[in-house]
Amino acid sequence: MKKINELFDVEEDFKIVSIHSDSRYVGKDSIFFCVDGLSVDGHKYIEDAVFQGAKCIVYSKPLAFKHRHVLYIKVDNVLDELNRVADLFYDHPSYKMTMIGVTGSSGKTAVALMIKEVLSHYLKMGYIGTNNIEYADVVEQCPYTTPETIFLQRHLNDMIKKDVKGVTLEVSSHGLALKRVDSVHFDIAIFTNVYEEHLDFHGTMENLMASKAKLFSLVDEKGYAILNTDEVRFFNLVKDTLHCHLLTYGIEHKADVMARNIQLFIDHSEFDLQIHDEIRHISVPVLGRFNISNVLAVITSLLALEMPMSQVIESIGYIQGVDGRMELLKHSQPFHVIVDYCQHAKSYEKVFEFARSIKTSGRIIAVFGAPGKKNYNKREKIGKLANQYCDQVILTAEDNRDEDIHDICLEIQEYIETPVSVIIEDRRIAIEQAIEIANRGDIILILGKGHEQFMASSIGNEPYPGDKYVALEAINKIFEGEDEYELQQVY
Ligand SMILES: CC(=O)N[C@H]1[C@@H](OP(=O)(O)OP(=O)(O)OC[C@H]2O[C@@H](n3ccc(=O)[nH]c3=O)[C@H](O)[C@@H]2O)O[C@H](CO)[C@@H](O)[C@@H]1O[C@H](C)C(=O)N[C@@H](C)C(=O)N[C@H](CCC(=O)O)C(=O)O
Repeated sequence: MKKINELFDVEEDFKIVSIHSDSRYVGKDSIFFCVDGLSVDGHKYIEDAVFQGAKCIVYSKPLAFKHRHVLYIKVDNVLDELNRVADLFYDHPSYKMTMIGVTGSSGKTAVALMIKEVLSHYLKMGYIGTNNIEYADVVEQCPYTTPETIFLQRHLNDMIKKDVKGVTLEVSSHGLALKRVDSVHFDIAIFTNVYEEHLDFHGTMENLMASKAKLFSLVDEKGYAILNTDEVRFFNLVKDTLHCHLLTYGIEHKADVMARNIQLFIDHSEFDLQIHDEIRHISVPVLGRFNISNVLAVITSLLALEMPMSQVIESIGYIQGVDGRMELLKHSQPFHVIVDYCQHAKSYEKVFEFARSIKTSGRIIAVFGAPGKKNYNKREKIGKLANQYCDQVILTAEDNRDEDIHDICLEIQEYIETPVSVIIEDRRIAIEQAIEIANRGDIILILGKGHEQFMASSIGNEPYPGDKYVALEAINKIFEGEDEYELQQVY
């Protein structure tokens, strides 16, 4: 709780119990910030907010009517003011913990969760991102990859109360463009990569990259920017604008932290890790070349935290794969099943390339669909990629929202000419079918949903057990009682 004159330069001194930017959640003795959104304008909801107990309205546009006994504060930019006040209301929580932000088109979740996992061996850590909000005894679904300012600052404040010392935060380009993290004080900011994505929102690649670049302007001058030298365009855009320290990682291009002589296996990866002039051979339980980049980002963040080399090496031993991200399912059948979240066409390409590089016999059987009501041009791209890399394709439901599942699948199928493809609308049956037809040496790729346990349909999010559980249940059902094979026998 704060007094209004602690938050604004005003005479009044009434108490403020909560702050809000959504009228639907406004409570007694609160402030309501009128955010002019992309589809609706928060100024429309002043009546509702006052009715529900708002004592102060922060606004930027002319108002036709003002309630008596309510304090109206006009500002130039409501979102800027919202950031300032949220940080103050919650006692500057991000200044009291080590804040590590991760941005990029893919790899945000993997990097953020791997760092959290590793540092949890030394510190009480929190994580906020696509997979959840996790700290102390709290595990909550996160409404966005990067939550809105008030929600975010409230959780950071709660972390302080629960003695959390460090946080990894996924920072989306939407979150940056919509000023969700403007009041967060970052100690380390990490960039993974940038693909052509969300152009419906950002308009151009330049805008998209400028959004991601903004994260690095939020880093403390004693902090670190961690950049991927293999992402040449972004590296060149940002490197000379930094006002903090810089550390780099890369595979193809020279960097402070590098991976050489990479060897990919179905259940782990090995490479020579080069940190400046020191080289060590390491093995990590993550799959795919793109995940080696993610591991390098994690290792570089440990250097930015000024860990001694012996501890960095110890920490590498704590790296684990992430739920639903290139996750190889553990079972005893003579084929492999990998579940991956795979949001962008580029990610499909990388997963398919991995499967191709690892496969010595057998087929690549892919199960996927495409989400409804967004990223329409992804359908053609993933259809073409499946055509190029897969032997069999089962097209299925994947968050169809208001669109017809069969129509979405047909749009993808149009580009699949060589592999056998079939549409099975029910994702559970599609996965069972893939398991049913799998032979020795096959790799089944179940893509697009990762860890998620819901399906976005026309009536909202419907419960769905999750790809991993559906696949393992199908294996149990189909192969119950059969002889078990050891994994090593497969290849
Ligand atoms: C495209 C986009 O990001 N839109 C965001 C944007 O919406 P908007 O500008 O249209 O705002 P709005 O919902 O119409 O409302 C404007 C204001 O009025 C308020 N309001 C609204 C209704 C009401 O009854 N009362 C009320 O007070 C709202 O709380 C808000 O403050 O501002 C809203 C408030 O900040 C966000 O909720 C909304 O996120 C939408 C729901 C969303 O789905 N965003 C996704 C795309 C997103 O952010 N994704 C990224 C990850 C992307 C990725 O990497 O894959 C993420 O970080 O999750």
